[in-house]
Amino acid sequence: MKLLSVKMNDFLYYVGVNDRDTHLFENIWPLENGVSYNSYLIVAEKTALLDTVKITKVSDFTTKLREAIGDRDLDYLVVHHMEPDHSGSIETIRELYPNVKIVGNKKTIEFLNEFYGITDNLVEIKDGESLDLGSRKLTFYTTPMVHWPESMVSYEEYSKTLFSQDAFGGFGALDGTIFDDEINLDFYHSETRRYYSNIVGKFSKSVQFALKKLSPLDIKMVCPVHGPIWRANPGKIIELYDKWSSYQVEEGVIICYGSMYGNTQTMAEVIARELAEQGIKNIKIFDVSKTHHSYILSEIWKYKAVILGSCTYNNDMFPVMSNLVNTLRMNKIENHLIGVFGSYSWSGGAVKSLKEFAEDGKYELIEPVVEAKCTAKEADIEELKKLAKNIADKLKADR
Ligand SMILES: Cc1cc2nc3c(=O)[nH]c(=O)nc-3n(C[C@H](O)[C@H](O)[C@H](O)COP(=O)(O)O)c2cc1C
Repeated sequence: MKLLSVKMNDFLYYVGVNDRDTHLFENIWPLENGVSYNSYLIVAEKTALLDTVKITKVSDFTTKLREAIGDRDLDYLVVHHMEPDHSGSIETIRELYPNVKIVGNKKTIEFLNEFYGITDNLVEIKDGESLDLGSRKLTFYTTPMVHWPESMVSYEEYSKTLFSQDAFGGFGALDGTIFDDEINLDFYHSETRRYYSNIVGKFSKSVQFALKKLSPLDIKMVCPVHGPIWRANPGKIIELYDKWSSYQVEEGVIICYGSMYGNTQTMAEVIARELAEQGIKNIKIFDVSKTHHSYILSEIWKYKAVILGSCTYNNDMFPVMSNLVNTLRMNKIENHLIGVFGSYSWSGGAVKSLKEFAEDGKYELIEPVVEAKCTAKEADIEELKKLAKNIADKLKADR
C-alpha cells in the first residue's frame, strides 16, 4: 500500500516533501506557511526521478521514493535546476542507486562537478533533445536564468506534462492537497505571487523569453518544483506568470515608510487619506520596520504606484528602508509610478537618496518630492496632498 507518495497517473508519482522547519527561504524570505520541494518519479520501461529536495528533508524524500519505485532500479535522475533546495540530495540518490545516470545540460554538468565533485554517470542533453524512457519520452528546453543559468524544463509528450522547475512555482507547503483542483487557490495565489516577486521577478525578461519558447507546447499539466501541481487549469498559472513577468499591474498604491518617532508615519497617513479622497480604493500602508520586504515587494508587484517615505538616519535613509530600496533596485521593476517623501532635523539625506533611487530605475517619478523638517507643517501637508492627487490622477487616467 502506498501511503506517502502520491500516484498522479498511470506512470507518474509525486515524491516531493514539505518543509515547515526552515524559517527563511534562501535565508532571506519568510516561510510562515512553509514550502514544498516537489520531486516526481516516472515509472515506465525506464525509471526517471525528476529533481531531488533540500538535504534537510532527504529522509522523508527517500522514504517516498523507495515506496513508489519498489524494487525497480533508478535509471535516470534529471536535474532541471541546480539550486541546492533541489540538488541537495543528489549524492544520497547516487548512494542508494549507484547505477543512476544524471541527466543535465552542459552548465548543469559543470555545476554538478563544482558543487558535489560529480564527474561520472552523466548524460549531457542539448536544448530540444529527448530522453527515451520507453512508453514515455522527455524533451528538454533550456530556460536560462529562470532561475539560474542551467535552468531547464522538460515536456512529456504523451501525457502533455511540463516539468517546469522553479517556473510556475510558489511558496506554501502542500497540506495534503497537491493539485490545483484540491486547494483553496486564494491562499496559493498570494503565496505564488510572493514567490514570483521574491525569487523569479528579477528574471522577468527571461521568463517572457521562456514563455514564448514554450508557447507551441500543448500543456495539460504543469509540475513545478515548489507549490501546487496545475492539472485542472494549467493555463491559470501560465497566465499569472505572464502577467507578473510583463509587469501588468492593478490600480492601487503601496505606501511604505520608515519612521522612528512617528513624524514620517504621519506624512504617510496624510498621503493615504488624500488618495482615498481622490477615489483610490486599493491603498496599503506598510511600516518597513514591521513588515518584511518579502510581503511589500509582492504587493508592489501587484499595484501600479509605490510611495516611499523615510526619516533621515545618519545622513541617509532609515536603514530598514535602505534594505527595501536595495531589494527594489535589484528587481528592476517596470511600469510603476513612484513618489517619495521624508523628514529630517538638521542635514537631511533620506529624501535625497530616495529621489536618486527613483530617478535611477524605470519608475515614473511623480512630483512633488516632499521633505519636512522635524514634523510636517501646513505647507508640507499641502505638498503631500498634491503628491497624492497627482498619483491618483495618473491612475485614474488609465481607467
Ligand atoms: C538616531 C538618529 C539619527 C538621526 N540622524 C539624522 C541625520 O543624520 N540628519 C538629519 O537631518 N536628521 C537626523 N535625525 C533626525 C530625524 O531624521 C528627524 O527627527 C525625523 O523627523 C524623525 O522622523 P520620525 O519621527 O519619522 O522618526 C536623526 C534622528 C535619530 C533619532
